[in-house]
Amino acid sequence: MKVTAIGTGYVGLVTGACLAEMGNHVVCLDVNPEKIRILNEGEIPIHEPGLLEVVRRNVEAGRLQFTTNVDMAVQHGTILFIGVGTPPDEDGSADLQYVIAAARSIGQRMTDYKVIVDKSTVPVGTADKVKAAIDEELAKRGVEVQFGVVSNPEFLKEGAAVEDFMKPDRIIVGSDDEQATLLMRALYSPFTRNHDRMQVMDLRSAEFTKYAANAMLATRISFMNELALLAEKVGADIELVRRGIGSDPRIGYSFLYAGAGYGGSCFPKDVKALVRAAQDEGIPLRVLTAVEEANERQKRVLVDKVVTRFGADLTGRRFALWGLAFKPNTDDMREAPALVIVEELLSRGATLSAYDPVAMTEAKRILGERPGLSFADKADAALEGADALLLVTEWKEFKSPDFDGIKAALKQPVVFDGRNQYEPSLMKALGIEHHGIGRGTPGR
Ligand SMILES: NC(=O)C1=CN([C@@H]2O[C@H](COP(=O)(O)OP(=O)(O)OC[C@H]3O[C@@H](n4cnc5c(N)ncnc54)[C@H](O)[C@@H]3O)[C@@H](O)[C@H]2O)C=CC1
Ligand SMILES: O=C(O)[C@H]1O[C@H](OP(=O)(O)OP(=O)(O)OC[C@H]2O[C@@H](n3ccc(=O)[nH]c3=O)[C@H](O)[C@@H]2O)[C@H](O)[C@@H](O)[C@@H]1O
Repeated sequence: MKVTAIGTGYVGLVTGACLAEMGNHVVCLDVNPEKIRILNEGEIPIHEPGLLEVVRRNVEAGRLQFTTNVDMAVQHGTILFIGVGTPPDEDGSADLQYVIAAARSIGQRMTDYKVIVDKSTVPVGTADKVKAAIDEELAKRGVEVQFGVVSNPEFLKEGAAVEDFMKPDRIIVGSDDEQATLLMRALYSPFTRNHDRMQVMDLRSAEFTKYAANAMLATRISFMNELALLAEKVGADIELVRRGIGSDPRIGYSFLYAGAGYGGSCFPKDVKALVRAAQDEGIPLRVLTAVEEANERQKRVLVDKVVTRFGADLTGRRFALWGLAFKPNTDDMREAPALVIVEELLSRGATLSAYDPVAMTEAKRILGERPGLSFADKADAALEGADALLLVTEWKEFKSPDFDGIKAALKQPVVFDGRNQYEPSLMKALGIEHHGIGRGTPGR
């Protein structure tokens, strides 16, 4: 099939590349010429495991191309995915300007039947706005062209995006257009052949499903983070509690890890957008409001622990930071807890030496030149002469480090383990003062 992906970010690029992998002919369009230049030079503008290989393979096979040419891109696809950003507006609601601009650019050019697919995360009712924008553009041109609008929210995780797209748990398709539904079934059939994982529903329910999923996952994390705070006070270990409750299939093990707070481009913005949309309907979402508040507090938990240990004035203190990205296997720094931690520690007079296996370029771009902040080119180098190590992102290379080396490099062997990677009993045996999240069992 002929497919166009509008927006070549995490979602648009992965969608385009993975659909090309199944034999479709895909054009990826972006308004950012720099991204298209990088892609046309055989590189990708983001760090996403496995993606470069899929992109290169399909470009070579002639099934995948990148362009800033809107005319060509709109002309090409029978199915056009809109995968542009939906960042939070000032009031927390989703800013739809890029989605509507993309829809208008389609309406200004289309000459034959198209299926326009909202893949961006968009509030309930957006499909109607997309339809209206296209209708308006067609009316301006004085032409009548048939089209269907479909909601097909994306559930991939950064760092595992290709795998998630290729083996989806489910594919949600919101549609009230029979022809569009048929084409979506055909497009996704290679991904759902062994298990029919496509769920077709009405447009509004599909749009809502995406927010409900992210809100539920964020809720689980904030719930565990709050329980972790209590566990420390009452002398319980949240890791044992996690395993204890996760074994109940009604609860399950996933997304129950207490840590330094959730970040990324989606949980924070989607939780805010759902809370805001509900407010507009006069339905206050009290649980979700608390989920966000708890997360804001959680991003400061590691700093609170540092202050309890070293005092509020950190002048003259030096800390090593391991991990800057909002999660492992990505260079994405959007809403990363590390950003809050860096700001808070610097504002208290500390100096910092930070290391991340892939996100350092992005971190430097976002944080800029900051007095007191330096970047180390290796994990070990960050430790030299530091008063303590803060583990912020659980990259694999931090899971089993050389603990003797850590002890030797630090001024005193103190580790703030923001992702509960190290066993408190082992740390104790090694003579390392260990501060985890919610690890309150006495005597360990
Ligand atoms: N990042 C993720 O893991 C996931 C994101 N989503 C949702 O997907 C949407 C996109 O997210 P990301 O891919 O992370 O965004 P992104 O910010 O990485 O990429 C968006 C791209 O769209 C381009 N763009 C903007 N307006 C355009 C236009 N009119 N025509 C062509 N290109 C245009 C931008 O230049 C940018 O390259 C958001 O709504 C997000 O909530 C959904 C699931 C996963
Ligand atoms: O809508 C989106 O953009 C995506 O948002 C999340 O994916 P992502 O943000 O890439 O990453 P996650 O693995 O969900 O992690 C988000 C944050 O939660 C934190 N987290 C995750 C799991 C956990 O148990 N504890 C925890 O603190 C991570 O460290 C990270 O900061 C969802 O998992 C995807 O299904 C969804 O498509």
